[in-house]
Amino acid sequence: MKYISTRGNIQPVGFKEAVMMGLATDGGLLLPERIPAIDAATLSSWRQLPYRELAFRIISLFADDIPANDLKRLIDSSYDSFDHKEITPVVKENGVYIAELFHGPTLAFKDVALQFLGNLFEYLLKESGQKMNIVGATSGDTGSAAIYGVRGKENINIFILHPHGKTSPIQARQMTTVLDANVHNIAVKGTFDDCQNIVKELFNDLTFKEKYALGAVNSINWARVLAQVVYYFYAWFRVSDEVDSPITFSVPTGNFGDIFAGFVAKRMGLPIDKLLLATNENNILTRFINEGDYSIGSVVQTVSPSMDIQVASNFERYLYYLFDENPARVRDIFTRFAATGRMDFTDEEMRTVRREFASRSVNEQETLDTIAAFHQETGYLLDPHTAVGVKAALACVTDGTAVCLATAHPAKFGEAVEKATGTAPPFPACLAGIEQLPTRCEIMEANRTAIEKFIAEKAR
Ligand SMILES: Cc1ncc(COP(=O)(O)O)c(C=O)c1O
Ligand SMILES: N[C@@H](CCOP(=O)(O)O)C(=O)O
Repeated sequence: MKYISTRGNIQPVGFKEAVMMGLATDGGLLLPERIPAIDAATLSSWRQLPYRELAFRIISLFADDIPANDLKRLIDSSYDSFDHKEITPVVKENGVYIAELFHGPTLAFKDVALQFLGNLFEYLLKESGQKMNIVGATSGDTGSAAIYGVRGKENINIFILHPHGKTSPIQARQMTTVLDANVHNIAVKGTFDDCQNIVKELFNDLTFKEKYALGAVNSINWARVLAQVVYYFYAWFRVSDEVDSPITFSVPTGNFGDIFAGFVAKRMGLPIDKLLLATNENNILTRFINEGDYSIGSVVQTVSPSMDIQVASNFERYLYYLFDENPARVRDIFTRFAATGRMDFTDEEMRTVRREFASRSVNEQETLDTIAAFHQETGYLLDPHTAVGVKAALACVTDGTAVCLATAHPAKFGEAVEKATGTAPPFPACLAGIEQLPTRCEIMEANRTAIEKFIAEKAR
């Protein structure tokens, strides 16, 4: 399998090189040259596979330059740290299916891909004898999942930029209490979009990228999206065992990585009816789908802080397919967007979008009310991001079956959950004592030059 760029200006590369490249060197995002189609017989033969085996079947289609035994070992060990034998179990509460993606070590869906990516980096660096400096941006969850994926690993240094004071207190502590020498947290005085911009600028400076061997842990890295495709299949098998009606996945969305993984699963042939894109009040993607209006606004702070994002990086991957795999159109729309802050689409394109996606924006009160009502009726605690997806499903999926992705554990967002239910969620064992642990973190202005200097000083 070869990988190409959404901007069309790189020579195709293999999977291993795509993982190491992170952001494509022409500023675009990497995609497989073709998405493999899964026929009905293969799909049915995968139905009973345990999670790790299913992950191997799917990932090996895209990662054919890694020997099968090595890939299997990497995948198997990536899920040893999960506290549920099914890895991503599906539960049913009040008629709503919930795919629990938060059973990894940092209690968010990011662990599913980042435990794998950490192992993959370690394997590839051992093979090449190189070192890597990971630079990533987080609105709260990618950061700790990436840090846990690579802490203490040889030949890897990690720099994570998060918006200062804008994550939940537990999210910040999950990052800054990791004191391993290879871990560097930077709290940026700005928004997640500022952090992501700086990271992209550093990757686009090809001299800096090469000199410091930068590695990407954000969903700009294709391996992130790939590992997330697996749980769509896994959940679909569990739910389609029980129902005949069309299945819609409701996906709380920020950077468009998770829902893009669903789009890939659908394109591979998984019978998904619609992808329901659920946003909080940062609703640029909902405006796009429902009104054809993709115009940038300013970031609003919400009780679902991991989705406080305006510019979703993986949207570019989707646009590549919307534009019939035409990189010139992708380049053109991003050039205009940089100048005007908006994108324009034809009526035909918007019809295509609405065949694949539906969308709902969920406000603060609705999010809190959903947590409260769900808890009262079922005893089940939703985290605020999951609540956004559940509310969108309850409002939009009137015909058919909804599977809501539960992207984080409620204990990460204690304040919001307490506000909704009147009681703080119980702490799982992995968070015990976290509020008392010492922390290390550099607070910096949203200034690329200063951050670049900091990374250059600490890089190894
Ligand atoms: C808990 C949680 N839910 C949902 C999202 C949105 O996922 P994505 O950015 O892949 O759209 C994020 C962060 O990205 C998250 O941390
Ligand atoms: N919500 C994310 C934002 C970064 O998204 P990514 O999927 O591109 O890593 C976070 O929690 O950091």
